[in-house]
Amino acid sequence: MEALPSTVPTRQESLAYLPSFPLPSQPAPPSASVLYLQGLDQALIEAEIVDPSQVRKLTMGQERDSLGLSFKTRQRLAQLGISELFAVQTALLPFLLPSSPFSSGLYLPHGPPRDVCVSAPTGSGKTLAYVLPILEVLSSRIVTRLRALVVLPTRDLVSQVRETFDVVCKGRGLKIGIATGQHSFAQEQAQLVGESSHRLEGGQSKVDILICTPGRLMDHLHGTPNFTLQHLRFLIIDEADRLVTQTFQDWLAQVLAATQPSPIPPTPMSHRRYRKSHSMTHYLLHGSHSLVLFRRLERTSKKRRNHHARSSCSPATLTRDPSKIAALNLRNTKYFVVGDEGQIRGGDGVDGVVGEAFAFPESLKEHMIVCDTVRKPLMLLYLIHVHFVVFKLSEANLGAGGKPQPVVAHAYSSDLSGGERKAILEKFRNADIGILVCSDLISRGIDISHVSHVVSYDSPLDMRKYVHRVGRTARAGRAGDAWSLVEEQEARYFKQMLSGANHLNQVTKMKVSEKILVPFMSHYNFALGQLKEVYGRQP
Ligand SMILES: Nc1ncnc2c1ncn2[C@@H]1O[C@H](COP(=O)(O)OP(=O)(O)OP(=O)(O)O)[C@@H](O)[C@H]1O
Repeated sequence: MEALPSTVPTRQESLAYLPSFPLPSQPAPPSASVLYLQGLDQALIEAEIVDPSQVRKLTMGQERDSLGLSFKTRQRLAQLGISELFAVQTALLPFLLPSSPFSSGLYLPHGPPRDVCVSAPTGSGKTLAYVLPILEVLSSRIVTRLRALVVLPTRDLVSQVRETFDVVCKGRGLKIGIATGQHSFAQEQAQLVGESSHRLEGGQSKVDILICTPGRLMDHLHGTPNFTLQHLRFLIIDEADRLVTQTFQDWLAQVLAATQPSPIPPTPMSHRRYRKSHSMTHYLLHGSHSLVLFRRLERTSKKRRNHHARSSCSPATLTRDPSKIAALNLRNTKYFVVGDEGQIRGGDGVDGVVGEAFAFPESLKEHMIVCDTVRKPLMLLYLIHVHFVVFKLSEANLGAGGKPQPVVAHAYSSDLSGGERKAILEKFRNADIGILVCSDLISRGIDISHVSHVVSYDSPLDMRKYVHRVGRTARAGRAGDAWSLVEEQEARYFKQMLSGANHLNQVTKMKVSEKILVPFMSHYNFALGQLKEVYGRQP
């Protein structure tokens, strides 16, 4: 037994051994960049920045080039006058196309395809970036099944994307359909499915690729027998930031659910069928590869041992609102952002990717004119005469006698029927109409290559509207000018909006003196007089 200490410590000596507690102190607050990134998808933070100058010349040598494009496709592109691929296409093709032509149908269970989300400037070629992989993967198909679905917000965009598919896929045997509600439901049904009198296992499709608006897609999902999304390999949700905010009928959740196999109740009779169907679906969904909004998102999901993937693309504005991205239910997403790395990774290194980054074409020149409200029509007249037409007359604008042809202007808005809008756009494309006076209906996605000037007669209320409006010009590397007519009382807000997006310095402020406007006064007053006469008439 241990001996007791000979002396017992005094009360003071024993207290001396008690630990002294540290004084309370405040933990250091997290840095702004840490707070900024909280709750965000790591994949978004690790986005791949693609240099816009990363174009690739198309070569005709081998059967399949280093991007994965077949000879036939390159030949077709060459016929269309496309000699190089733009940055967004160069970055996405190797990612979306299987490395070997023999693996195009299947993804391994441990390596299913990833979702893809892309943000690239307006007019940078995002459409072709998803059309080409779909063409390459589906053109080897044997049976027609609905394998690629492209969802767009408007009929006009559906028609435009259909034209791109038609032109690029010409001669490759793929069947392309659209569903927008422009034709009767029965007509559309007859174009989409071959058999609707009785239910066929696995559905039945007359098209390989369907381009549609979400509303009509829902109608077919619920009301067209044998219409199924179970064989989808590509789901593209173009203009995704706009579409995901449309909660209409919860369409996105329903589409995603419809890409899953439907289970058959395990009765003794159906057991064999269930296993068969399950393995078949497993096989088909295994290889599924769908593109979802954002102009390029590719994802995989795992459910009941079935794997499927989709990719999505984003428009010029990539939404970073976590709740919107969560609605897409993306898995293992790969983000591509086309733009200057220095600008995107500026600030704390993440701003441009995680915050809302706005991408502008490099060939775009932007201007703003601050003026009195009543002066706006006069400013427009000045722009048309000085900057657009009169002083820039080309041979084409001169009539037979060398006289300038009158410039035709036309209105374009949702007040017109679909057919009328299509006809007007066609005339505008063919330069039979020189000036299109339009609403924001046309401000997103519409591609008319020769548009050289865009005027925002009423200044846009937010940066997204601005970036899409100005993006109707300076497409595919061409030059273009965007003009914003800003009323004096709006100027402060407009400038704040631009500087909030770190873009104020890119917009030149233009002063138009009274002297310059004098020659237009007589025309202006004459037009005002005519207006008075028109509106003054009795109905
Ligand atoms: N590799 C290429 N070479 C030449 N022209 C191309 C190429 N790729 C696309 N284009 C053309 O560039 C134009 C713009 O393409 P697209 O409409 O796909 O742009 P976008 O990125 O979708 O624009 P937005 O964001 O405004 O919808 C189209 O006229 C298209 O034909």
